[in-house]
Amino acid sequence: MSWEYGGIVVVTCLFYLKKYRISTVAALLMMLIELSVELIQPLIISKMIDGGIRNGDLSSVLQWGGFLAVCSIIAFVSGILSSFFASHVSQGFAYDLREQLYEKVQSYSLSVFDRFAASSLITRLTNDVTQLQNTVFMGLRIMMRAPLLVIGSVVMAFVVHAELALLLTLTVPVLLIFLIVVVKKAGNLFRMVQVKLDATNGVIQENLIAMRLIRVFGRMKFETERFARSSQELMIRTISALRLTELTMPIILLIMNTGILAVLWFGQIKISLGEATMGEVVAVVNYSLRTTGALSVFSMIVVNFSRARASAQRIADALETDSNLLGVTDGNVTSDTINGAVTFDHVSFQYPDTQAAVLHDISFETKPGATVAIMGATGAGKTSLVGLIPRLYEQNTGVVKIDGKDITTLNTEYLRDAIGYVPQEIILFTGTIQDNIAWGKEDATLDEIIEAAKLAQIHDTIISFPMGYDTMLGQKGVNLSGGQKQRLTIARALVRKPGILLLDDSTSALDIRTEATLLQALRDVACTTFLITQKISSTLHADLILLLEDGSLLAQGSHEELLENCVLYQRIYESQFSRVGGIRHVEGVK
Ligand SMILES: Nc1ncnc2c1ncn2[C@@H]1O[C@H](COP(=O)(O)OP(=O)(O)OP(=O)(O)O)[C@@H](O)[C@H]1O
Repeated sequence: MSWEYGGIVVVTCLFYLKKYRISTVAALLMMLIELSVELIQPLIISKMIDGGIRNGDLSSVLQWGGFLAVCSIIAFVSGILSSFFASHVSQGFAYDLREQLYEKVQSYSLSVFDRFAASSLITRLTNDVTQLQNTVFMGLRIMMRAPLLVIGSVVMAFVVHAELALLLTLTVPVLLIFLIVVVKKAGNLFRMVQVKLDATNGVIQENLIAMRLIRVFGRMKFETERFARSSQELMIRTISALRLTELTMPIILLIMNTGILAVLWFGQIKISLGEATMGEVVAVVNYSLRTTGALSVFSMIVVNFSRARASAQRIADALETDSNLLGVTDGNVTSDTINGAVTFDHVSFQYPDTQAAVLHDISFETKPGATVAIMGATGAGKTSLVGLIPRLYEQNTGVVKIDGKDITTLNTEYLRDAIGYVPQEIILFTGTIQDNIAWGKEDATLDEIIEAAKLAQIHDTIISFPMGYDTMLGQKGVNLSGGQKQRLTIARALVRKPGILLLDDSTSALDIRTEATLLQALRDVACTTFLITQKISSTLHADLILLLEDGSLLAQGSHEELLENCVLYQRIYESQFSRVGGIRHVEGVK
């Protein structure tokens, strides 16, 4: 399916409408009945005037009047049914499209995700889909009806009086050229509106997320002004797009009213010459009015269609994006358990679309169940390193192995199932504490949840809450402290009983005693733990410490070995030793 050209909206809609073909046909059929009846009505009125009213023939008036009433009822009922089917189709269409788009976004690799702003994806999933949904509804109800009404009215006008109808026909080419120009212009203008909408959504999103920071830094005025600027740009773009819409209808009415005036003028000449009847002139004027009405509605739809075209392009862009940009191949190797022996063999890595590598020639090896502490200055590459293990990104050179197997040969789902990941940024969901822990494992039992919470040293805290595990968490866990949130996210990772646990600075908010107890508990479970940390207290009992500097592995070994051989580690040790009042204090906890 090609998304790139003018028929993009039509192609998108037809593709998704296949499923609703019966309702689509029903909506169109009802619309055609409504339309046919509407086209007959002026003819009936003309018969009523010429055959009944002008001759004073009451029975003829009643007969045609009754016919007119039946036609009106048919038009009314078929109009309602057509709307009913059209809304069923358009709602279903939007649901399917939104679902497919959402699934696509879920399948994006992180490198693809980095390319789209979250706010832009939100706009595409909501506003852009709604634009298309409206177009489908209008398409079924009006978009086909309006041109058909124009064509039908012109044909019927010719049937009634060919010469008068010719005057009406002269206006049509002028109108068509005008509408083509409008479609082209409106498309570009509405594309800009959607881009500005993305930007405004982005500002709103950032502001809501950073509300605490904004309050503490006293940046409310600055952020309000930033939002106002963005909102104003959206308004300016929308106004310039709508200005075109506002101009379109009056221009169409002007052209059509000129045509009607011409029909009336020639009509009265024809009547005086006896070449037309009053009823015929009234009928042609009636058809002209219907054409005018249909065209003015059509002009609105044309503008809407242009807007939908911009939205369809944006949706297609997201749908067509290759979710496998890095060429990540999914292996097929699965075995019963992952023991957690991890090997990095001369691994280098560079983010896509960046200039330089962030990891250079990293090699190390861990045994199953080992605790690996990763230290290094901010930006040294710690997060990037652990991100390679669940294949969030793909290394450029070298091999990452788990239990001796190259991870590219492993089935990704199976690999990720065996990994517990606690990212640096704490992410909690609205719901109970139990729900949040169980999020890590769909079918987790309460016992498993409690076991994970105990391991993560959060069980006692949870049961001290009046509602215990049923305590509702506010958005992003606002009703918990930083350390409680960290332990809850660790419990969420542990409930999976992972073979490999990745903790990205996840103990930073814990006091030394709690952290030491947590690390001891983790050492007791059969799980290889990668612990990104800045604290010597966390590295003391690690089986392996990796010290990164600017993406390179400066040193590796145990605490004692690094203390012996690595000047940087000695310095970190000394700085923290004096700061926390002595590592002996930490050791005393154990
Ligand atoms: N998604 C990304 N795209 C491009 N570059 C990135 C991306 N994420 C991180 N980087 C870059 O990679 C480098 C290493 O970042 P990384 O997050 O791995 O460091 P870190 O040691 O974990 O830092 P910190 O301790 O501050 O979390 C940095 O220079 C950063 O700018």
